[in-house]
Parts: sequence; structure tokens; C-alpha cells
Amino acid sequence: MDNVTPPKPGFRAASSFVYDKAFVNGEWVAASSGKTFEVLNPANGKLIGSVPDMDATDTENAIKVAYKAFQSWKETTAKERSALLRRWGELMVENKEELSKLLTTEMGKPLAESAGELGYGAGFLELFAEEAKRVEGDIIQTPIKTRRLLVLKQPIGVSGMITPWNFPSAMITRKAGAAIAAGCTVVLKPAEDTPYSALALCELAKEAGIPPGVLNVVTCSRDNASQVGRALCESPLVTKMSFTGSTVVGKLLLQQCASTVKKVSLELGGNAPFIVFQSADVDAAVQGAMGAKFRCSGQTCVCANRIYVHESIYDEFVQKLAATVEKDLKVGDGIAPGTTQGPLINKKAVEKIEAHVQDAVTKGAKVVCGGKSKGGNFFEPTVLSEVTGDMRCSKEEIFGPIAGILRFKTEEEVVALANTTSSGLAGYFYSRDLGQIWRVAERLESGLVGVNEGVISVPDAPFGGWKESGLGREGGRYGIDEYLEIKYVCMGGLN
Ligand SMILES: NC(=O)C1=CN([C@@H]2O[C@H](COP(=O)(O)OP(=O)(O)OC[C@H]3O[C@@H](n4cnc5c(N)ncnc54)[C@H](OP(=O)(O)O)[C@@H]3O)[C@@H](O)[C@H]2O)C=CC1
Ligand SMILES: O=C(O)CCCC(=O)O
Repeated sequence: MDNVTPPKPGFRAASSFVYDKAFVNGEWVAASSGKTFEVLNPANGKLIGSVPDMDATDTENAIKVAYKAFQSWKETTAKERSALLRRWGELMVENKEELSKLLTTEMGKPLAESAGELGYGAGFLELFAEEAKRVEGDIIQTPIKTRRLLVLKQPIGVSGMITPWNFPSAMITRKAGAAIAAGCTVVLKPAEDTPYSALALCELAKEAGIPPGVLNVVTCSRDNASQVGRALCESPLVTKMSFTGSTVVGKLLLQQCASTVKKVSLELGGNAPFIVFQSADVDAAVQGAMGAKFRCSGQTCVCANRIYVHESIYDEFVQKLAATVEKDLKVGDGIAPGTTQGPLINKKAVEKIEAHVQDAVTKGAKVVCGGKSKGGNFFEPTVLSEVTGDMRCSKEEIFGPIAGILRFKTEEEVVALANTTSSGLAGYFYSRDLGQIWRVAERLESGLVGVNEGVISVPDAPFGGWKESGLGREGGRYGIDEYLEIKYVCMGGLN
């Protein structure tokens, strides 16, 4: 593997954050095959650069490095790990402007959203810097006088991670921050579309003083993703696997992890209901739907997917949502000032959204606004009325800027409809009836519930899904548990 000299540390321009090698053992390395793959800007199709197309052999090498580093990293104190994580987070904030430009360039979301993601991502490092010091064991009351019963919490070991393109920075710190705080080491594969944000984070981790081998990033193309994933899932040296992405890939990785009985965290697809009850403040619900639906051009796993509106306020809601979409949303290159809707990630995503609109219209939905591609990877933010449960946009995760609006009559009916899917990530509802707020919050079958709020993610709260939306929790004080093993120690022979 040939090493390259990275640019000098300190505050710098976005272009100097473009690292074109993978990061293993604190060094910038090429793929052992010498192969690379191209990364394109989704807004204009222009080449950003090329990064190593690593394979199973490179991954196994990175795993060995991480395993070796784990032997010393697990012996560090929580205070030491905390200080390094805190500095890593501070560096993200200090370089937020330039990192945001890089993120927008490779992923497409508007600059303001990229800056928001950088702040959110740095927030996980701050949080886990604090939580590192709160990993505490227990001394249990003993039922036998000559014994003392202790519970220790220890780092689980080398943690494999696979992250998606929609949050190329925050999904890394949400996972790696928790693992490193717990005393684990990391081998991470970012998405093919967005390796640069991951590599920039490696440089900042190095600058923060995180030792070689603790954080390793293996880049690869979509063609190599399955062999890299398999190497992580099947390695006996990797004792934890964490994935964010589609449900279909999550299920595959879960099967692969069975061979070594790894602890697995999965953050998978959603199909979030967004319910507007009769008592709701309709204007507030419209604003909530704008955030829940159109953030990241609809490409988040917690985006509102099925918008159920009570029949008595249906027409008012549809008209107000469409008017707000037309007034407030501007499609364009995320780098351009004023853009609120960047491109979708690639052509395949645009084709999927077009197919959803066509399917809905064929089955009786009406296009209230939008509905068409705008060329390249751009798609008009779209509001569809008269949507029904048999349409693809109700049954599948849309992952794009289509707001499909369904009618309902009763609370009982809509809660049952909301819970009909195999997904259970996020759910939202607007109501001013206190009894209803408690009932519905408790009855929705999802890991996250927004009550009179459309954007609810914060580093401090647990994030994760029920049913086929996932396993485990990230963020908050719960996130670090995923990277810890519990050990019961029985001390006997005492008088
Ligand atoms: N929960 C969430 O936040 C996300 C949900 N999705 C859902 O998935 C749909 C498709 O998006 P897509 O990007 O294809 O999602 P994927 O699940 O394919 O991608 C997520 C990550 O998994 C990797 N990956 C893909 N196939 C494998 C494999 N066989 N073994 C190991 N790793 C693999 C990807 O690598 P590579 O990029 O190289 O393919 C990427 O790093 C979206 O429309 C959306 O519905 C997508 C992204 C995030
Ligand atoms: O789409 C995702 O996987 C992450 C959602 C971002 C968030 O709200 O944390």
C-alpha cells in the first residue's frame, strides 16, 4: 500500500479536505489492487475525484490493524478517550463551513442542511465524550454471605460499520463516537456516493490525537460493497456490526453476522405515518410536514411517508401544504444561495420517484403541485392528493420529495392504518387533545414519535426502530450500550 502525505492540519479550504486515499492505521492508503472509483457531484455530474476501490483483502487487513489497536485502546481511561472525542468534535465545528461545502458537493443537500448535519454530527462526539465517563458497573446485593457480586461493563471489541450516503458525516459520528467512547476500535465502510466526508473526518480524528488503528475507513465501489460487507460480518475478530441503510441490505448483513454471532445494530428503512387530527393547529401541521417530508429532499429514513389528514380539514391542509411548497421550496444546486431542495442522490433515485408518481396517478391520485423531473437528478417537490393505501407511495419507503396525502375518519382507524406496515421507525401526529396525545403516542408502533413536531432528531435522544426498521439504539446514553459487554464477576471465599 503506498502512503501519501495529507495536507497540513488546521483550518483550510474545502478543496484541501478532499483526501483521495482510504485511512488505515492512521495512514492514507491505496487499495492493494491499485483500483479506484470515481465520485461525482449529483448536482451536475462533474467528477469530484477518485478514491481506492478496496476489497475483502484490504478489509481483512484493516480489521487486523483495528484488532491490534484495540489491545491498547481498551486500556485507556474514559477521561483520556473523552478528551480526544471532545477535540474531534470541536475540530468539526471549527471547520464546519468547509466541511459543509464538501458534504453538499458529494451528496447534494443544501448548504444550510449540510451545516446542520455537521453540527448534529459534532453533537454526537460531544455527547459521547461525556457518556464515556458514565459507563458504570454495579455491585449487586449478595444472597450468599461469603460472596460479592459485581457487574463490569467492558468494550465489545472491533466494531464494523457500514454507513449510507444521506447523512455522510453524522451517521459516522453517531456510530464511531459511541464505539470509541466505549473503548472499541472501528473499521468503517462509507457509501460509494459519499466517501469524502468520511475521509475528512479521519483527518480531523488524527488531528485530534485519536491514535492510529482506532478509526479505519475502507472505501469501495458498489461493486465491491458485498465483499467488504461480508469480510466485516464474517470476521471472528469483529465482535460488533452496525449498519444504516436499506432494509434489504440490513437483513442480508444480519444473516452474515449469524456465522459469528455478532452483536448487531441496524438502522433500516421507515414508512413514517404523519397524522393530522381534527383538533390540530393546521398551520403548525403544515410547517411540521414541510420539515418531516422535504428535509434532505425527502431522503431520510424518518421522513413522513404517509400523510393522513382528518376528512374535516383535508382540503384546507392539502391547499395550504401545496401553497407552502410552491412559495418556500427552491430546487437547485445545494451550493447556490437560496436552494432548499438539492438533487436526488442519483439517476436511479429519480427514476424510482417518477415511477411512484406514475403509479399513484394511474390509481387515482391527483398531482396538486410538482410531479415532474427537472432534468439531471432534480425532481420537483410534489404534493399528491386522493392518495390511497394501495399505492406504492403508501406501501413503500419513498425516499424522495413526494407528499402523498390520505383521508381518515376516526382515531381508531388511523392508528390501525399507521401500524399496518412492517416498518416502525418514526411516526408523527398533530393534535391539541391531551387525551388523544397520550393515547396515540403510546399506540404508535415506532421507535420515535413526534407530537406536534416534524423534525425530532437530536444527539441526546435514542434513535432506532421497531419491527423491520432495526435493532438497537444510537445516540443518547443508550447509544454507548451497543458497544459494551456486560461481565458478572462473582468473588467468593469471603468471610
Ligand atoms: N435508513 C436509511 O437511512 C437509509 C435508507 N435507505 C433506503 O434504501 C434505498 C436504497 O438506497 P441505497 O443507497 O441503495 O441503500 P443501501 O442499503 O444499498 O446502502 C447503504 C450502505 O450499504 C452498503 N451496501 C450496499 N449493498 C451492500 C452489501 N451487499 N453488503 C454490504 N454493504 C452494502 C452501501 O454501499 P454502496 O454505497 O457502495 O452501495 C452503503 O454504504 C433508499 O431509497 C432508501 O429507501 C438508503 C440509505 C439510508
Ligand atoms: O436517514 C437516516 O438514516 C438518518 C436520519 C437522520 C436523523 O434524523 O438522525
